[in-house]
Amino acid sequence: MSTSSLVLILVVVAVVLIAALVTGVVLTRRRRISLTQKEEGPKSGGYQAASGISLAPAAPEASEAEVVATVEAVANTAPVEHPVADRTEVDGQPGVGDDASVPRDSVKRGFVEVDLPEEASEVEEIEPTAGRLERLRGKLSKSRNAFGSSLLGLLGAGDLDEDSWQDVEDTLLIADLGAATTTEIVSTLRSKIAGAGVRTEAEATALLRSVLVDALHPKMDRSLKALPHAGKPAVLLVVGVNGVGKTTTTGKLARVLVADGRTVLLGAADTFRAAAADQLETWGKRVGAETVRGPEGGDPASVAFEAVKRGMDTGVSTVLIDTAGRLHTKKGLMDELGKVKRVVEKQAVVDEVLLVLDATTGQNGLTQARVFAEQVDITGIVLTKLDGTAKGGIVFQVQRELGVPVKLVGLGEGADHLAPFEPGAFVDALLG
Ligand SMILES: Nc1nc2c(ncn2[C@@H]2O[C@H](COP(=O)(O)OP(=O)(O)OP(=O)(O)O)[C@@H](O)[C@H]2O)c(=O)[nH]1
Repeated sequence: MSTSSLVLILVVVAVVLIAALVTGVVLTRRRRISLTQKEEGPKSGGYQAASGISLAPAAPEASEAEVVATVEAVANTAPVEHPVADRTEVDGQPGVGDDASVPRDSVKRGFVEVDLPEEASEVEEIEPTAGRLERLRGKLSKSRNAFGSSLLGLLGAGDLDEDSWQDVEDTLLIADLGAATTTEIVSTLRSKIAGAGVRTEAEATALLRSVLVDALHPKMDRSLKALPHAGKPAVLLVVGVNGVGKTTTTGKLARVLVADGRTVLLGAADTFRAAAADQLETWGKRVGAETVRGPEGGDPASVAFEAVKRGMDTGVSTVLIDTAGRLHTKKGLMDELGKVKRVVEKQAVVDEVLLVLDATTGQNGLTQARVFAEQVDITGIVLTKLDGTAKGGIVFQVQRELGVPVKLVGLGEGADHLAPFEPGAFVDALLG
């Protein structure tokens, strides 16, 4: 081959190489531009979520050339270093639980302790109110042992002689059902047993259950009038002598209402005892309810008035007013209650006057109940401390005496130990 031919071949090779180089550079630049445009993402119509994720309407479909360019670009990207020794999986592939888009070897965030806002941490979780009596049936064990078990033992023994009937009567009286209710129950049991007979323990239980439930007047309206009406909050007065559990009941009741989705305002009209207002305020804070209070020794009626006014201004569903139970004279206490009620009625209807009675005080509680009932229109009874007594029969007696339904029962010092009273569930708890 001549020198001139060799030079010609070298020139041609050089020209081809230069052409190939130029073509490559142009293609690479085009691909880069295409990728950059795709990475910019949509310019409008998107929503920046708090998490920082960009949300947008579905993107238009990519052209074939763009798809090819993207695949090639991904293939050309330098591989991420995965130090195998640090990984739990052994084959270098993503393991279960690995984040999809975060490089698996990047430092991950651990759990971080975060302080929640004050108000949120104060508001407690509240147990549902439905079925509380069933759930708290164990709290009635004292009454069950002394009353339910004894009665079932006597009736289940078969034919009862006069001595056995006397024992049934004594058991009912000891459990505080009162003479009238006891006589009624014994005579119903005697006639039913004489008519149908009782052969098994199950029959004895069924008969006793139906007689006791009937004696509790299951058709009485036990609903709590605590819902707002005519654009105003419902107003409930909680009354009773000192120490029976008025403040505690008011606090527990606020929880019941809040658990039901209501908003509540508390009025601390027990100005006689400063600690009572503090106690009520604490209950309120636990469920996010405001408390209106006055100066120690101040006028309870004016606190009640302010509470209802504030409740109307803030638009709460229910205003609960805790009253004082201690005054120097019975007349003074009753006059004061009357005044509280009259003053509240200047702005709103008093929907309920709940009389709180301590079940452990037996006949004493009943005497108090009579005094209150003579002076104020009691609409419902709350029987507290049933967990601390074997005399659960007071429920029968107090309803009979006052002709007012027991609406709620206190079954312990726990914040959610207040249950709606249901005759069937109550008798079931007594009979085990
Ligand atoms: N075991 C038990 N204790 C209760 C129940 N209800 C209230 N108590 C307790 O009874 C005590 C008196 O309760 P308070 O709510 O302060 O009584 P109060 O009627 O407001 O008393 P004053 O403010 O003095 O008029 C507290 O220790 C309560 O925890 C209950 O159902 N069972």
